[in-house]
Amino acid sequence: MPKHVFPVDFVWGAATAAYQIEGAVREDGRGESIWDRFSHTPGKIQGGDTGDVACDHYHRYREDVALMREMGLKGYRFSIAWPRIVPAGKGALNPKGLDFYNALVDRLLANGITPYATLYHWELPQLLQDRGGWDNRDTAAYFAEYAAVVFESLGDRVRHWITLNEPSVVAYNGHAIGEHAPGFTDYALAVRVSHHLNLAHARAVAAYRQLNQGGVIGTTLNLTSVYPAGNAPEDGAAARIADGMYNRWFLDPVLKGAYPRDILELFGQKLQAPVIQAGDLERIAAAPIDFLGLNYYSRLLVRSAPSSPFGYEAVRGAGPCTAMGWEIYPDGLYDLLVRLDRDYGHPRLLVTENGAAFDDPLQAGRVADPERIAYLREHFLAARRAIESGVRLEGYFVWSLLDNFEWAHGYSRRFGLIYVDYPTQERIWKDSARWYQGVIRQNGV
Ligand SMILES: N#[N+]C[C@@H]1[C@@H](O)[C@H](O)[C@@H](O)[C@@H]2O[C@H]12
Repeated sequence: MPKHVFPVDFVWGAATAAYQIEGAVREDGRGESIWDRFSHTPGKIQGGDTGDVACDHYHRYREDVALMREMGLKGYRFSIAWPRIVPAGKGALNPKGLDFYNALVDRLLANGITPYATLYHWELPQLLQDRGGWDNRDTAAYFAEYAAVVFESLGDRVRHWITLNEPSVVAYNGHAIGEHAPGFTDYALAVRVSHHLNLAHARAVAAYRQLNQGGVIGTTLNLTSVYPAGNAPEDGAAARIADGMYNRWFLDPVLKGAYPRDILELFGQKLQAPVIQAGDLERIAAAPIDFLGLNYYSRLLVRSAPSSPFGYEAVRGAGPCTAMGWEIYPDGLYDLLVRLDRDYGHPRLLVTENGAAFDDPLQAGRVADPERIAYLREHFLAARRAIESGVRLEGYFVWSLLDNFEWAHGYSRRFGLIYVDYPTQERIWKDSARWYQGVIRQNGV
C-alpha cells in the first residue's frame, strides 16, 4: 500500500511530441516543417541527427499504444504535426494526415487511454516560415484555421486540447538564441513572436468554443520557480525580473488577459516593444482556458548582473544534476504549483511534462535507471504535497514515454521510460517503466 495516495481520478500519463517520435517525414503527404529544414542544416543538431526516422512511431503506433496499455497509462499526451494536416500551412488539407491521428485516437480509446492532444509542438510548416513565420501576424490566423480542421476531425473523441507547447521556448530558443528552429538570434523578434503566439492561442481557443464540442482546452507553459541566489536586495529584484520574463510574460496573458506591466515597460525600454495592435489584448482576454498545463524540469537561481541585458544572470544550483545539466530540485515543483494556485485564481492544473535524462546504459538487455526512479518519486511527492495544500492538480504526464529526438541534442539524451534501440527500433522497458507501472496501479508512491 503506498504511503502517499493520489486522488482517485488522478490522470497518470506520459507525453511525446510528433517530430520527436514519428519519423516518416516525407510520407503520406506530410509537408516540410521548420524542424526538417533546421535538422538538415549542418551544425545545428548534435551528431547531425534528424527526426527523419526518430522512433518510427508513424508506423509503430499500434505497438506503442500496446506498451501504454501494459504500463496502465490513464492518459497519453501527444502532438499533432501541422504539416501532416495542412502541408503548406494554410489551404489544402492532407486526408492521410488526418487518417493517422484518427487511427491513433481510436486505438488509444480502444485501450482505455484518454488522448490529450497538443496542436503545436514546434512544427511550423516551412512554407509559412518562408512568409515570416511567427513574426507574421497572419500565422496566428492560419494556426486557428488548422486547429479548427483538427477539432472537427477529432473533437468527438478528443476532449482534452492543448493549443501550444512552451511558447517561451518557441520564442526564445528559436528566435533569440538560435538554438532551435528557425534559428534566429534577435531578442526583439522573440518578443514579437511571443505576442503572435499568444494571439494564435487565443484564436484557437475561440475556434474551439465556437464548435461547442464540450471538451476542455488549455495551453502548456514551461514554468519554473525563480529564487535569488543571495540575500542582497538586488538579487531579489533580479529574481523578480527573471520571474517576469520567464513565467509572468506567458502566464498573465492567458490567465489574466494582460501582459505584466513591469515586463512590458522593460521590453519597451530594451527592445522594440511587441507589436500589440488594438483589440489584441481583448482577444486574448476573451479566450479563457479551462486548465493550465505546466512543464517543470528544474528551478532557476539568479543573481543581479547589471552588465547583463536584463540585469540578471543564472547561477548554477548546488544540487545533483541530470544529463541535461539541470539541477534536480523537486521543491521547486511544489513552490510553483502553490504559487500558481495562489496568484492565478486556483486554476485546474496538469503537469504536462516532468522527467529527466540520464545516461541509461543498456547492459545485458536491461536498463537500470535508479536516478530516474528517484527523480520521479521526489517530484511525485512534491506534487502530492501541493494537492494536500489545496492545489487543483488533476494529472501528471511523465516526459517521456520513449527515448526520442531531443531537439538540438539529437538522440544523445534519453528521457524515456522506455529505451529505444534506434538501429533496431526495439523498445526496452527501463526499470523506471516497471516502477511507474506500479505507481499507476497503486495510485501513489
Ligand atoms: N529538453 N527537454 C525535454 C523536453 C523536450 O523534449 C520537450 O519537447 C519540450 O516540450 C520540453 O523541453 C522539454
